[in-house]
Amino acid sequence: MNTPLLKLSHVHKSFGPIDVLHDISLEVRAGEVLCLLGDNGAGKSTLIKILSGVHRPTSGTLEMDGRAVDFTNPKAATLKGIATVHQFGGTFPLMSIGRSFFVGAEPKKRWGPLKVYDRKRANEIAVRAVREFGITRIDDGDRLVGGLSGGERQALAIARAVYFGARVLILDEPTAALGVKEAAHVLRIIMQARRKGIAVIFITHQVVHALTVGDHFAVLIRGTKAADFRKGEKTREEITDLMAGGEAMAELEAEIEREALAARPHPA
Ligand SMILES: Nc1ncnc2c1ncn2[C@@H]1O[C@H](COP(=O)(O)OP(=O)(O)OP(=O)(O)O)[C@@H](O)[C@H]1O
Repeated sequence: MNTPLLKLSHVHKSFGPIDVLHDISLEVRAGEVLCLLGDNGAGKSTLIKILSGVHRPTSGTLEMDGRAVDFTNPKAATLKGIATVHQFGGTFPLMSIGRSFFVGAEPKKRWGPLKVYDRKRANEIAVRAVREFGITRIDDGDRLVGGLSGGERQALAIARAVYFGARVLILDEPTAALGVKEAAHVLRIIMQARRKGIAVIFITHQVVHALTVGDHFAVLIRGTKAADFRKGEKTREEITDLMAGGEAMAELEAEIEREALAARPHPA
């Protein structure tokens, strides 16, 4: 099998006395979707921050293409092709689509002795990039990002990351705030990124979404990798149980039953 594009081995992270991640080993290959599942507080954000150069692991190693990497800052991770897209697309509502696509890297044209922002070119490239991901409703790069739907914003952010050379795309809860149709749209975009040979790390707590597009799954519970399996190896119920911690759900069921019993009218 080909070398993993990104590999973490035995990663630990603590903040002072607080242990947040313990012995996390994961890998993702080009053209593969790794779903990282976990309840609130499981350590997903901390893991993303390690992958994107915001935090350094306390111990453990990261490799890309089989070579050790050490991301000392987010720029170092970006330069290696790691791109993170956050829940709301991380875009600027009051900017145009073209502007927000190129923010910090605007194409320039000559205007007399000056070089000025080439709005037409920026708009054309941005609209084309988003269309490549199947979003055909966006045809005007002058439109404000704030007027786009949640799914369209995600598409814009993903298209932007891919245009700027992402090899590993980290999607942080991209479908969490979306309705069914919009979420389906974003899942389609994930499949498209996968087809382009990008390694996708899809962070979610929505098991159905993960199962739809994932090739490989890891479940984080209180900072530990509680399960690591491939498509078809576990059912939706098994995964949900794992994530919620089967005990917590059983406890809740028992509590509801007790309440229902107590609420029943007593025979006179
Ligand atoms: N800088 C920090 N200092 C101390 N503790 C931290 C720090 N960052 C995170 N933690 C703790 O680590 C644990 C995991 O947090 P993290 O944000 O990674 O979880 P998460 O899975 O992303 O949760 P959520 O889905 O709620 O965002 C939490 O208990 C959190 O309080």
